[in-house]
Amino acid sequence: MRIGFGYDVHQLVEGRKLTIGGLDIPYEKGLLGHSDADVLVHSIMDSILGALALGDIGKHFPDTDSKYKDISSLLLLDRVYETMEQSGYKIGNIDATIAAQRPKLAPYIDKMKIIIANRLETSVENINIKATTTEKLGFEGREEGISAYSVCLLKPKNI
Ligand SMILES: Nc1ccn([C@@H]2O[C@H](COP(=O)(O)O)[C@@H](O)[C@H]2O)c(=O)n1
Ligand SMILES: C[C@@]1(CO)OP(=O)(O)OP(=O)(O)OC[C@H]1O
Repeated sequence: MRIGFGYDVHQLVEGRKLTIGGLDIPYEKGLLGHSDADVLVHSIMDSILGALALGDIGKHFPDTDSKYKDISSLLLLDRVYETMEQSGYKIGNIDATIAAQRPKLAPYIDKMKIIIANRLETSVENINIKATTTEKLGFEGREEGISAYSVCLLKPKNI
């Protein structure tokens, strides 16, 4: 079994869609990035790549490559899934936390879990996603950005 950790941050700006966990969430601001800036999916991908000791998403999908401009991070997650599968592993479980002062994410969490579980070909019981404010402290609390933390456990496919 292998454990991995991922962390990502994106800036909140006007004029961008807010995509988190593969869902477009109605809000007055969105996350800035080269891709769709899905901060949760990025942290999950980094946790899986971390568990495989394969670096990070910037190494696999450089933000200097125009083919990733505005790409859905779910398509990048599909690529990370293929790498994990070819390396002989499957998801044991994932636990993630999104730090966002606003918007309220609780109504979207169950749908995010289903989307992530489907992309990673695992049961929804293996995916946990949480949201927290930072009590108005720090860049998340000032609503300048949103961060996400993830840990994953990978199991050999034959277990
Ligand atoms: N963006 C967010 C942040 C939090 N929640 C939910 O509210 C609960 C309380 O948050 P605290 O930061 O005050 O602990 C939290 O446990 C989440 O369920 C949310 O939905 N969206
Ligand atoms: C996903 C990639 C690639 O489009 O771009 P961003 O959306 O900017 O995301 P980031 O978390 O900064 O780093 C990984 C990138 O290479």
